[in-house]
Amino acid sequence: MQQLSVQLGTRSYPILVGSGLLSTLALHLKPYLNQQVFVITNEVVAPLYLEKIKAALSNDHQLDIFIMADGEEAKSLQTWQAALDALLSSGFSRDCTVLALGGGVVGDLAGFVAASFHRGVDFIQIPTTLLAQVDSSVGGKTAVNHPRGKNLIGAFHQPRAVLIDTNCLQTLPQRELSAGLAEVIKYGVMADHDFFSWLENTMPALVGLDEGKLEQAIVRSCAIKAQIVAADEKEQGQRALLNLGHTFGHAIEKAQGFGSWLHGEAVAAGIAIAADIACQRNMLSESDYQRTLKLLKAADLPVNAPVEMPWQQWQDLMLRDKKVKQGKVRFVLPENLGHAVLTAELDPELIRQAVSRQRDADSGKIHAH
Ligand SMILES: NC(=O)c1ccc[n+]([C@@H]2O[C@H](COP(=O)([O-])OP(=O)(O)OC[C@H]3O[C@@H](n4cnc5c(N)ncnc54)[C@H](O)[C@@H]3O)[C@@H](O)[C@H]2O)c1
Ligand SMILES: O=C(O)C(=O)C[C@@H](O)[C@H](O)[C@H](O)COP(=O)(O)O
Ligand SMILES: [Zn+2]
Repeated sequence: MQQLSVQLGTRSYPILVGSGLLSTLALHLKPYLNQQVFVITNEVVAPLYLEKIKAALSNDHQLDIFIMADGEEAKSLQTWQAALDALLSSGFSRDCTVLALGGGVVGDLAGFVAASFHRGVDFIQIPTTLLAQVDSSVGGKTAVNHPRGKNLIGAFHQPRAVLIDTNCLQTLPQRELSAGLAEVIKYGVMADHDFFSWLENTMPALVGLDEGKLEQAIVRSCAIKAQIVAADEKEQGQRALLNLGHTFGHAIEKAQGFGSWLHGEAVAAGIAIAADIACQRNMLSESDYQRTLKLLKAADLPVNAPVEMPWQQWQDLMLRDKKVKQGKVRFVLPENLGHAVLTAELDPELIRQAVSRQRDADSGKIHAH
Protein backbone atom coordinates (compact mmCIF):
# COMPACT_ATOMS: atom_id res chain seq x y z
CA MET A 1 0.00 0.00 0.00
CA GLN A 2 1.18 3.52 -0.78
CA GLN A 3 0.18 6.50 1.33
CA LEU A 4 0.02 10.16 0.38
CA SER A 5 -1.24 13.07 2.41
CA VAL A 6 -3.17 16.25 1.73
CA GLN A 7 -1.55 18.76 4.08
CA LEU A 8 -4.22 21.06 5.45
CA GLY A 9 -3.11 21.53 9.06
CA THR A 10 -5.57 19.98 11.49
CA ARG A 11 -7.74 18.92 8.54
CA SER A 12 -4.92 16.97 6.83
CA TYR A 13 -5.91 13.56 5.53
CA PRO A 14 -4.38 10.44 4.04
CA ILE A 15 -4.87 8.98 0.56
CA LEU A 16 -4.32 5.22 0.77
CA VAL A 17 -3.66 3.45 -2.54
CA GLY A 18 -3.34 -0.28 -3.13
CA SER A 19 -4.77 -3.41 -4.67
CA GLY A 20 -7.46 -5.19 -2.64
CA LEU A 21 -7.74 -2.52 0.09
CA LEU A 22 -11.52 -3.03 0.31
CA SER A 23 -10.88 -6.37 2.00
CA THR A 24 -8.92 -4.72 4.81
CA LEU A 25 -11.04 -1.61 4.90
CA ALA A 26 -11.92 -1.64 8.61
CA LEU A 27 -8.26 -1.76 9.57
CA HIS A 28 -7.28 1.20 7.38
CA LEU A 29 -10.29 3.38 8.13
CA LYS A 30 -10.67 2.65 11.85
CA PRO A 31 -9.08 5.94 12.99
CA TYR A 32 -11.33 7.99 10.72
CA LEU A 33 -14.75 6.35 11.13
CA ASN A 34 -17.45 7.27 13.62
CA GLN A 35 -19.88 4.75 15.10
CA GLN A 36 -22.73 5.76 12.76
CA VAL A 37 -21.87 5.33 9.09
CA PHE A 38 -24.18 6.46 6.27
CA VAL A 39 -23.05 4.83 3.02
CA ILE A 40 -24.00 6.54 -0.24
CA THR A 41 -23.52 4.45 -3.37
CA ASN A 42 -25.43 3.76 -6.58
CA GLU A 43 -27.35 0.95 -8.28
CA VAL A 44 -24.34 -0.13 -10.40
CA VAL A 45 -21.67 -0.06 -7.70
CA ALA A 46 -23.81 -1.55 -4.90
CA PRO A 47 -24.05 -5.07 -6.41
CA LEU A 48 -20.28 -5.04 -7.05
CA TYR A 49 -18.80 -3.70 -3.81
CA LEU A 50 -21.39 -2.92 -1.12
CA GLU A 51 -21.20 -6.38 0.49
CA LYS A 52 -17.49 -5.83 1.18
CA ILE A 53 -18.29 -2.61 3.01
CA LYS A 54 -21.05 -4.26 4.99
CA ALA A 55 -18.87 -7.25 5.87
CA ALA A 56 -16.07 -4.98 7.04
CA LEU A 57 -18.14 -2.53 9.07
CA SER A 58 -21.45 -4.00 10.21
CA ASN A 59 -20.09 -5.65 13.38
CA ASP A 60 -18.68 -2.49 14.92
CA HIS A 61 -20.76 0.24 13.29
CA GLN A 62 -24.37 1.24 12.91
CA LEU A 63 -24.77 1.26 9.11
CA ASP A 64 -27.43 2.83 6.93
CA ILE A 65 -27.31 2.71 3.12
CA PHE A 66 -28.60 5.11 0.47
CA ILE A 67 -28.54 3.75 -3.10
CA MET A 68 -28.94 6.45 -5.73
CA ALA A 69 -29.65 6.15 -9.46
CA ASP A 70 -26.70 5.84 -11.82
CA GLY A 71 -25.37 8.58 -14.07
CA GLU A 72 -24.57 12.29 -14.23
CA GLU A 73 -28.27 13.21 -14.28
CA ALA A 74 -28.55 11.89 -10.71
CA LYS A 75 -26.04 14.49 -9.49
CA SER A 76 -28.96 16.78 -8.75
CA LEU A 77 -30.65 18.73 -5.98
CA GLN A 78 -33.43 16.12 -6.05
CA THR A 79 -31.04 13.28 -5.20
CA TRP A 80 -29.30 15.46 -2.61
CA GLN A 81 -32.67 16.07 -0.92
CA ALA A 82 -33.59 12.37 -1.08
CA ALA A 83 -30.27 11.43 0.55
CA LEU A 84 -30.78 14.01 3.30
CA ASP A 85 -34.34 12.74 3.87
CA ALA A 86 -32.94 9.23 4.31
CA LEU A 87 -30.17 10.48 6.60
CA LEU A 88 -32.71 12.30 8.77
CA SER A 89 -34.93 9.20 8.87
CA SER A 90 -31.97 7.14 10.06
CA GLY A 91 -31.83 9.29 13.18
CA PHE A 92 -28.09 9.77 12.76
CA SER A 93 -26.53 12.64 14.64
CA ARG A 94 -23.81 15.19 13.97
CA ASP A 95 -21.11 12.70 14.90
CA CYS A 96 -21.87 10.34 12.02
CA THR A 97 -19.69 9.65 8.98
CA VAL A 98 -20.93 9.85 5.40
CA LEU A 99 -19.07 7.31 3.28
CA ALA A 100 -19.09 7.66 -0.53
CA LEU A 101 -18.66 4.41 -2.45
CA GLY A 102 -18.60 4.98 -6.21
CA GLY A 103 -17.42 7.27 -8.98
CA GLY A 104 -17.25 11.04 -9.08
CA VAL A 105 -21.02 11.45 -9.25
CA VAL A 106 -21.56 9.57 -5.97
CA GLY A 107 -18.51 11.28 -4.41
CA ASP A 108 -19.54 14.83 -5.34
CA LEU A 109 -23.12 14.29 -4.19
CA ALA A 110 -22.23 12.45 -0.97
CA GLY A 111 -19.68 15.14 -0.17
CA PHE A 112 -22.34 17.82 -0.49
CA VAL A 113 -24.68 15.79 1.72
CA ALA A 114 -21.90 15.57 4.32
CA ALA A 115 -21.18 19.30 3.99
CA SER A 116 -24.80 20.27 4.55
CA PHE A 117 -26.15 17.70 7.06
CA HIS A 118 -26.15 19.38 10.50
CA ARG A 119 -23.87 22.04 8.89
CA GLY A 120 -21.16 19.51 8.19
CA VAL A 121 -20.31 15.95 9.26
CA ASP A 122 -17.34 13.67 8.64
CA PHE A 123 -16.87 12.30 5.17
CA ILE A 124 -14.86 9.43 3.69
CA GLN A 125 -14.22 8.75 0.02
CA ILE A 126 -13.92 5.25 -1.46
CA PRO A 127 -13.63 6.04 -5.18
CA THR A 128 -14.27 3.18 -7.59
CA THR A 129 -13.69 4.78 -11.03
CA LEU A 130 -10.31 5.86 -12.37
CA LEU A 131 -11.59 9.43 -12.64
CA ALA A 132 -12.64 9.45 -8.99
CA GLN A 133 -9.39 7.78 -7.90
CA VAL A 134 -7.16 10.34 -9.64
CA ASP A 135 -9.22 13.47 -9.16
CA SER A 136 -12.70 13.84 -7.66
CA SER A 137 -12.08 12.03 -4.35
CA VAL A 138 -9.25 14.39 -3.46
CA GLY A 139 -9.52 18.09 -2.70
CA GLY A 140 -12.95 18.58 -1.17
CA LYS A 141 -14.87 20.08 -4.09
CA THR A 142 -18.42 18.77 -3.59
CA ALA A 143 -21.37 19.72 -5.77
CA VAL A 144 -24.56 18.96 -7.63
CA ASN A 145 -25.48 20.16 -11.09
CA HIS A 146 -28.25 22.64 -11.85
CA PRO A 147 -30.26 22.72 -15.10
CA ARG A 148 -28.30 25.91 -15.89
CA GLY A 149 -24.88 24.32 -15.56
CA LYS A 150 -22.31 21.98 -14.03
CA ASN A 151 -21.48 21.93 -10.32
CA LEU A 152 -23.24 25.25 -9.76
CA ILE A 153 -24.33 24.35 -6.21
CA GLY A 154 -21.88 22.93 -3.71
CA ALA A 155 -19.32 23.50 -1.00
CA PHE A 156 -15.69 22.89 -0.16
CA HIS A 157 -15.73 20.02 2.34
CA GLN A 158 -12.61 17.90 2.74
CA PRO A 159 -12.83 14.16 3.44
CA ARG A 160 -11.24 12.66 6.57
CA ALA A 161 -9.61 9.97 4.41
CA VAL A 162 -9.54 8.61 0.86
CA LEU A 163 -9.20 4.86 0.31
CA ILE A 164 -8.35 3.76 -3.24
CA ASP A 165 -8.60 0.08 -4.14
CA THR A 166 -7.08 -0.19 -7.63
CA ASN A 167 -8.67 -3.62 -8.00
CA CYS A 168 -12.08 -1.94 -8.46
CA LEU A 169 -10.90 -0.77 -11.89
CA GLN A 170 -11.06 -4.31 -13.23
CA THR A 171 -14.87 -4.06 -13.48
CA LEU A 172 -14.87 -0.59 -15.05
CA PRO A 173 -16.20 -0.28 -18.63
CA GLN A 174 -13.51 0.73 -21.16
CA ARG A 175 -15.25 4.03 -21.97
CA GLU A 176 -15.16 5.01 -18.27
CA LEU A 177 -11.49 4.06 -18.02
CA SER A 178 -10.73 6.38 -20.93
CA ALA A 179 -12.74 9.16 -19.31
CA GLY A 180 -10.53 8.85 -16.21
CA LEU A 181 -7.41 8.97 -18.37
CA ALA A 182 -8.45 12.44 -19.56
CA GLU A 183 -7.88 13.85 -16.06
CA VAL A 184 -4.61 11.89 -15.80
CA ILE A 185 -3.40 13.46 -19.07
CA LYS A 186 -4.53 16.84 -17.72
CA TYR A 187 -1.97 16.57 -14.88
CA GLY A 188 0.82 15.82 -17.34
CA VAL A 189 -0.08 18.77 -19.57
CA MET A 190 -0.55 21.33 -16.77
CA ALA A 191 1.99 20.24 -14.17
CA ASP A 192 4.53 17.57 -15.09
CA HIS A 193 6.36 17.16 -18.41
CA ASP A 194 8.11 13.94 -17.27
CA PHE A 195 4.76 12.43 -16.32
CA PHE A 196 3.41 13.42 -19.75
CA SER A 197 6.33 11.58 -21.43
CA TRP A 198 5.77 8.56 -19.15
CA LEU A 199 2.12 8.55 -20.20
CA GLU A 200 3.12 8.59 -23.88
CA ASN A 201 5.12 5.39 -23.30
CA THR A 202 2.65 3.76 -20.93
CA MET A 203 -0.73 4.54 -22.48
CA PRO A 204 -1.21 1.09 -24.10
CA ALA A 205 -0.69 -0.58 -20.70
CA LEU A 206 -3.07 1.84 -18.99
CA VAL A 207 -5.76 1.31 -21.62
CA GLY A 208 -5.12 -2.43 -21.21
CA LEU A 209 -5.95 -2.19 -17.47
CA ASP A 210 -2.41 -3.00 -16.23
CA GLU A 211 -3.04 -2.59 -12.50
CA GLY A 212 0.57 -1.84 -11.55
CA LYS A 213 0.88 0.93 -14.13
CA LEU A 214 -2.55 2.28 -13.19
CA GLU A 215 -1.42 2.46 -9.57
CA GLN A 216 1.63 4.48 -10.63
CA ALA A 217 -0.58 6.85 -12.63
CA ILE A 218 -3.00 7.22 -9.69
CA VAL A 219 -0.25 7.93 -7.17
CA ARG A 220 1.41 10.58 -9.37
CA SER A 221 -1.96 12.21 -10.19
CA CYS A 222 -3.02 12.33 -6.54
CA ALA A 223 0.38 13.70 -5.51
CA ILE A 224 0.06 16.58 -7.98
CA LYS A 225 -3.49 17.33 -6.89
CA ALA A 226 -2.67 17.03 -3.18
CA GLN A 227 0.16 19.53 -3.50
CA ILE A 228 -1.99 22.08 -5.34
CA VAL A 229 -4.94 21.69 -2.94
CA ALA A 230 -2.65 22.07 0.08
CA ALA A 231 -1.32 25.33 -1.36
CA ASP A 232 -4.70 26.74 -2.46
CA GLU A 233 -7.64 24.89 -0.93
CA LYS A 234 -10.43 27.28 -2.01
CA GLU A 235 -9.18 28.11 -5.53
CA GLN A 236 -7.96 31.64 -4.95
CA GLY A 237 -4.99 31.08 -7.23
CA GLN A 238 -3.12 28.08 -8.61
CA ARG A 239 -5.92 25.55 -7.96
CA ALA A 240 -7.72 27.04 -10.98
CA LEU A 241 -5.06 25.34 -13.14
CA LEU A 242 -6.72 21.99 -12.28
CA ASN A 243 -9.57 23.33 -14.39
CA LEU A 244 -7.58 22.95 -17.63
CA GLY A 245 -10.05 21.97 -20.38
CA HIS A 246 -13.07 22.41 -18.09
CA THR A 247 -14.45 25.78 -19.29
CA PHE A 248 -14.95 24.12 -22.67
CA GLY A 249 -15.72 20.67 -21.22
CA HIS A 250 -18.48 21.82 -18.89
CA ALA A 251 -20.08 23.76 -21.78
CA ILE A 252 -20.09 20.58 -23.89
CA GLU A 253 -21.57 18.46 -21.06
CA LYS A 254 -24.38 20.94 -20.47
CA ALA A 255 -25.08 21.58 -24.17
CA GLN A 256 -25.30 17.86 -24.98
CA GLY A 257 -27.40 17.04 -21.92
CA PHE A 258 -25.75 15.77 -18.72
CA GLY A 259 -24.54 12.19 -19.17
CA SER A 260 -24.49 12.25 -22.96
CA TRP A 261 -20.79 13.10 -23.08
CA LEU A 262 -18.91 11.72 -20.07
CA HIS A 263 -17.12 14.36 -17.98
CA GLY A 264 -13.72 12.98 -18.96
CA GLU A 265 -14.61 12.95 -22.66
CA ALA A 266 -15.70 16.58 -22.53
CA VAL A 267 -12.53 17.50 -20.63
CA ALA A 268 -10.43 15.73 -23.29
CA ALA A 269 -12.01 17.82 -26.05
CA GLY A 270 -11.56 20.87 -23.81
CA ILE A 271 -7.84 20.14 -23.36
CA ALA A 272 -7.48 19.83 -27.15
CA ILE A 273 -9.20 23.22 -27.60
CA ALA A 274 -7.03 24.87 -24.92
CA ALA A 275 -3.90 23.38 -26.52
CA ASP A 276 -5.04 24.66 -29.93
CA ILE A 277 -5.43 28.21 -28.57
CA ALA A 278 -2.06 27.97 -26.79
CA CYS A 279 -0.45 26.83 -30.04
CA GLN A 280 -1.99 29.75 -31.98
CA ARG A 281 -0.59 32.11 -29.31
CA ASN A 282 2.89 30.52 -29.54
CA MET A 283 2.68 29.30 -25.95
CA LEU A 284 2.86 25.69 -27.11
CA SER A 285 4.96 24.46 -30.03
CA GLU A 286 3.21 22.80 -32.96
CA SER A 287 4.91 19.50 -32.08
CA ASP A 288 3.84 19.64 -28.40
CA TYR A 289 0.31 20.44 -29.56
CA GLN A 290 0.37 17.37 -31.81
CA ARG A 291 1.79 15.25 -28.95
CA THR A 292 -1.16 16.35 -26.79
CA LEU A 293 -3.72 15.37 -29.43
CA LYS A 294 -1.94 12.06 -30.02
CA LEU A 295 -1.91 11.16 -26.32
CA LEU A 296 -5.62 11.95 -25.98
CA LYS A 297 -6.36 9.80 -29.02
CA ALA A 298 -4.17 6.99 -27.64
CA ALA A 299 -6.49 6.95 -24.62
CA ASP A 300 -9.49 6.63 -26.99
CA LEU A 301 -10.65 10.13 -26.17
CA PRO A 302 -12.29 12.74 -28.42
CA VAL A 303 -10.28 15.81 -29.49
CA ASN A 304 -13.17 17.63 -31.17
CA ALA A 305 -16.17 19.44 -29.73
CA PRO A 306 -19.61 18.56 -31.15
CA VAL A 307 -19.95 20.40 -34.47
CA GLU A 308 -23.51 21.57 -33.93
CA MET A 309 -22.87 23.87 -30.96
CA PRO A 310 -23.49 27.47 -32.12
CA TRP A 311 -21.00 30.15 -31.01
CA GLN A 312 -23.69 32.01 -29.07
CA GLN A 313 -24.31 28.87 -26.98
CA TRP A 314 -20.59 28.56 -26.24
CA GLN A 315 -20.48 32.16 -25.08
CA ASP A 316 -23.56 31.79 -22.85
CA LEU A 317 -22.33 28.58 -21.25
CA MET A 318 -18.75 29.74 -20.73
CA LEU A 319 -20.07 32.78 -18.86
CA ARG A 320 -21.50 30.37 -16.23
CA ASP A 321 -18.01 29.07 -15.44
CA LYS A 322 -17.02 29.57 -11.80
CA LYS A 323 -13.75 31.20 -12.87
CA VAL A 324 -15.60 34.17 -14.39
CA LYS A 325 -14.40 37.36 -12.70
CA GLN A 326 -15.90 40.81 -13.28
CA GLY A 327 -17.86 39.43 -16.22
CA LYS A 328 -14.74 38.04 -17.93
CA VAL A 329 -14.21 34.36 -18.65
CA ARG A 330 -10.77 33.23 -17.48
CA PHE A 331 -9.19 30.33 -19.37
CA VAL A 332 -6.48 27.88 -18.38
CA LEU A 333 -3.95 27.43 -21.19
CA PRO A 334 -0.95 25.11 -21.35
CA GLU A 335 2.41 26.89 -21.61
CA ASN A 336 4.94 24.45 -22.99
CA LEU A 337 4.18 20.95 -21.71
CA GLY A 338 4.08 20.53 -17.92
CA HIS A 339 2.99 24.08 -17.12
CA ALA A 340 -0.20 26.13 -17.43
CA VAL A 341 -1.42 29.68 -16.89
CA LEU A 342 -4.75 31.39 -16.25
CA THR A 343 -5.65 34.22 -18.59
CA ALA A 344 -8.63 36.47 -19.32
CA GLU A 345 -6.98 38.25 -22.23
CA LEU A 346 -8.11 36.12 -25.15
CA ASP A 347 -9.31 37.28 -28.55
CA PRO A 348 -12.91 35.92 -28.84
CA GLU A 349 -12.29 35.12 -32.52
CA LEU A 350 -9.37 32.87 -31.54
CA ILE A 351 -11.69 31.00 -29.16
CA ARG A 352 -14.49 30.79 -31.72
CA GLN A 353 -12.14 29.23 -34.27
CA ALA A 354 -10.66 26.79 -31.76
CA VAL A 355 -14.00 25.46 -30.46
CA SER A 356 -15.32 24.90 -33.99
CA ARG A 357 -12.10 23.50 -35.48
CA GLN A 358 -12.09 19.79 -36.34
CA ARG A 359 -8.76 18.15 -35.51
CA ASP A 360 -7.32 14.96 -36.87
CA ALA A 361 -4.71 13.75 -34.44
CA ASP A 362 -3.62 10.80 -36.59
CA SER A 363 -2.57 12.83 -39.61
CA GLY A 364 -1.68 15.99 -37.69
CA LYS A 365 -4.11 17.94 -39.90
CA ILE A 366 -6.36 20.72 -38.72
CA HIS A 367 -9.53 21.35 -40.69
CA ALA A 368 -11.27 24.72 -40.85
CA HIS A 369 -14.91 24.40 -39.94
N1 LIG B 1 -14.95 17.04 -7.09
C1 LIG B 1 -13.99 17.07 -8.00
O1 LIG B 1 -12.88 17.57 -7.76
C2 LIG B 1 -14.23 16.43 -9.34
C3 LIG B 1 -13.15 16.16 -10.18
C4 LIG B 1 -13.40 15.54 -11.39
C5 LIG B 1 -14.70 15.18 -11.75
N2 LIG B 1 -15.71 15.44 -10.89
C6 LIG B 1 -17.08 15.01 -11.22
O2 LIG B 1 -17.08 13.58 -11.25
C7 LIG B 1 -18.14 13.15 -12.08
C8 LIG B 1 -17.64 12.07 -13.03
O3 LIG B 1 -17.18 10.98 -12.27
P1 LIG B 1 -16.98 9.54 -12.93
O4 LIG B 1 -16.27 9.70 -14.22
O5 LIG B 1 -16.43 8.67 -11.88
O6 LIG B 1 -18.47 9.14 -13.32
P2 LIG B 1 -19.57 8.26 -12.54
O7 LIG B 1 -19.54 8.51 -11.12
O8 LIG B 1 -20.84 8.49 -13.28
O9 LIG B 1 -19.07 6.77 -12.80
C9 LIG B 1 -18.98 6.30 -14.10
C10 LIG B 1 -19.79 4.99 -14.30
O10 LIG B 1 -19.07 3.90 -13.76
C11 LIG B 1 -19.89 3.17 -12.82
N3 LIG B 1 -18.95 2.59 -11.87
C12 LIG B 1 -18.35 3.18 -10.83
N4 LIG B 1 -17.40 2.37 -10.32
C13 LIG B 1 -17.43 1.24 -11.05
C14 LIG B 1 -16.67 0.04 -11.02
N5 LIG B 1 -15.65 -0.13 -10.18
N6 LIG B 1 -16.97 -0.92 -11.91
C15 LIG B 1 -17.98 -0.74 -12.83
N7 LIG B 1 -18.69 0.38 -12.92
C16 LIG B 1 -18.41 1.37 -12.03
C17 LIG B 1 -20.83 4.21 -12.32
O11 LIG B 1 -21.97 3.62 -11.76
C18 LIG B 1 -21.13 4.99 -13.61
O12 LIG B 1 -22.04 4.29 -14.39
C19 LIG B 1 -18.65 14.37 -12.81
O13 LIG B 1 -19.87 14.78 -12.23
C20 LIG B 1 -17.59 15.41 -12.57
O14 LIG B 1 -18.08 16.71 -12.60
C21 LIG B 1 -15.51 16.06 -9.70
O1 LIG C 1 -10.34 19.99 -8.01
C1 LIG C 1 -10.37 20.95 -8.79
O2 LIG C 1 -10.10 22.10 -8.43
C2 LIG C 1 -10.76 20.73 -10.20
O3 LIG C 1 -10.98 21.69 -10.92
C3 LIG C 1 -10.87 19.31 -10.68
C4 LIG C 1 -11.79 19.13 -11.88
O4 LIG C 1 -11.31 17.98 -12.58
C5 LIG C 1 -13.24 18.85 -11.50
O5 LIG C 1 -13.97 18.48 -12.64
C6 LIG C 1 -13.95 19.93 -10.73
O6 LIG C 1 -15.16 19.44 -10.19
C7 LIG C 1 -14.31 21.14 -11.55
O7 LIG C 1 -14.62 22.15 -10.68
P1 LIG C 1 -15.50 23.41 -11.03
O8 LIG C 1 -15.13 24.36 -9.95
O9 LIG C 1 -15.11 23.90 -12.40
O10 LIG C 1 -16.92 22.97 -10.99
ZN1 LIG D 1 -12.77 17.32 -14.03
